[in-house]
Amino acid sequence: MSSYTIALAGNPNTGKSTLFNTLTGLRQHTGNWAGKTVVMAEGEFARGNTTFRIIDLPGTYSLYSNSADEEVARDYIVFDQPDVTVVVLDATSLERNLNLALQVLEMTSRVVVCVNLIDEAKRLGIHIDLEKISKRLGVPCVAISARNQIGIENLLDQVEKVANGTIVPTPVQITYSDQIEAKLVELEPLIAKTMNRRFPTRWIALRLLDGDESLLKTLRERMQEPAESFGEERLTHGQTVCH
Ligand SMILES: Nc1nc2c(ncn2[C@@H]2O[C@H](COP(=O)(O)OP(=O)(O)OP(=O)(O)O)[C@@H](O)[C@H]2O)c(=O)[nH]1
Ligand SMILES: [Mg+2]
Repeated sequence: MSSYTIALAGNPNTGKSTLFNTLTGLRQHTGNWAGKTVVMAEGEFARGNTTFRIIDLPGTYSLYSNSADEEVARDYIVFDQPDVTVVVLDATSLERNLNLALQVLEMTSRVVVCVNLIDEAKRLGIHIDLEKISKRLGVPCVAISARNQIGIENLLDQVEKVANGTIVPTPVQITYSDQIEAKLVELEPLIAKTMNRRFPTRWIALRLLDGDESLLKTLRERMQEPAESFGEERLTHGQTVCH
């Protein structure tokens, strides 16, 4: 029997809690306005021989330190390290939503991109090229309608494959200006050495360059915690290209 922890991340109002309710049978608050989920909710369900623990994160437009919501979502992904982070996107505003997906890809490679509200996109005549998104981002990309329970099995198949290592995503890496990249080359080995690769080094280096004080404080606290559950391979990008 395998057991995996899956986090649902995404912009406000993309249907994370609706998906959470569909999966767990619980009744998280949902509705057509942003910012309903303010604390993390947790639920569980079994599928075949696998147990999934689902974490419904607050919706955020970014994952820096602009608000308590952002910090909760950011800290969970970076420090608690769920087996898979599902980034839930609104199919009708992909351009805005993909920004957050890119931020998550800097934090972890174990990601499945989930395009929700596909029913609404169809109604509006929006066609979404899932294969192209998946190739460009380097992670699996699926379409669902959480409210109508469409595409859920396919989503769970992809999530399980990323969780058990059948699929090893190779996330696209954003290249910054020469000046920033030069600083990253200096910083990353130092961070890797100090933290023994427990946390995503490039992402931490970028935040340090941002001068993110709140992150520094959290880092100090988290570094006091025992490290036994953090395998080095968890942060190493695999060789298999995602299909
Ligand atoms: N048409 C359609 N609407 C959906 C679907 N999934 C969710 N919704 C609606 O989208 C709205 C937002 O859903 P929520 O589940 O509350 O979104 P959320 O991402 O948890 O929002 P926050 O907690 O504020 O971040 C609700 O009105 C849902 O009924 C879907 O597949 N299709
Ligand atoms: Mg919610």
